[in-house]
Amino acid sequence: MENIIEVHNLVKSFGNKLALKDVDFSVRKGETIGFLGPSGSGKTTTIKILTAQLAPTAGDVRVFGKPVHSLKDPAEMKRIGILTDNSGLYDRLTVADNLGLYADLYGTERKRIVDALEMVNLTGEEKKPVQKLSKGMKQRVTLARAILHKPDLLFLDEPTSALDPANTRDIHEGLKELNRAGTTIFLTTHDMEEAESLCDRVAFLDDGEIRLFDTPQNLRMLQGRPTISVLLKDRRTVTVEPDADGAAAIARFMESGELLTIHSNEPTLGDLFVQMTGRKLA
Ligand SMILES: Nc1ncnc2c1ncn2[C@@H]1O[C@H](COP(=O)(O)OP(=O)(O)OP(=O)(O)O)[C@@H](O)[C@H]1O
Repeated sequence: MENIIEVHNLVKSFGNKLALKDVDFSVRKGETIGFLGPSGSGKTTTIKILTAQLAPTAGDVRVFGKPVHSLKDPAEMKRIGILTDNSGLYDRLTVADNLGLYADLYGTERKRIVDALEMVNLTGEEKKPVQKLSKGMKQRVTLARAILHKPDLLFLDEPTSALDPANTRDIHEGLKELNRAGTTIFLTTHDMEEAESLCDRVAFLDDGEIRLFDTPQNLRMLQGRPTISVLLKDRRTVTVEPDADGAAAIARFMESGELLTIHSNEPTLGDLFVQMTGRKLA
């Protein structure tokens, strides 16, 4: 399958600080890829390099098969959408006028604004000036702007960091729909649930290095089989291994009528991240 992004031996330093150390990865057309890592691990730096906002110190970075600096060409720029912390919204203009400016810039029909606002749950807020919006609403306007022109490739730097759970869920649904319609998505997050819910493959980024890069399912398998916890009627919790002894113990609790609930202790990507790096995600 065609690679939309190819990165080889990418290094980025800021003075003495090595923000990215020999990073290698590729993204296939149609994938949703997540870079998961704690604050300062190099997520934003990666996105800025992939969107030609920062030059790499060394290495080969290709987007759509061409060196990344060709993204400065407006025709290529129109194929990508970007959401970063730098909103670039005009505070005094309304939501609709902000998006209208971008629709004109991208040569997109203005009626797309309606769909984009619906996806980010901002229908009805079109006439509000941006300065009167909450932080989360502004984040949703910038997301609407990033998807307005139905880009082939969408970069999202922590897309739901300022959002409540209900909006996060709706935006995840919208992103899945966009991906099904053909948009390749590259996102950064320190929210492992977001990575699991959205991503075909996830990279663990730690101190400027990719430690692991695989499907969420394969990553979870690295931790071995999950244990099983049994809650008893006297509120005791008993944890057993998923083997014959464990099965016999569970059978005994069932026969004696002591058993209340059973659940499998599936490891999360967050658990694995801590195990691999000794660092927490947030
Ligand atoms: N312009 C800059 N000048 C100097 N150092 C920088 C600059 N930008 C980033 N860094 C450093 O590079 C490292 C990676 O930063 P980056 O912003 O990519 O991390 P991040 O994973 O996106 O973190 P966060 O989740 O907090 O946004 C950090 O140590 C940061 O201090």
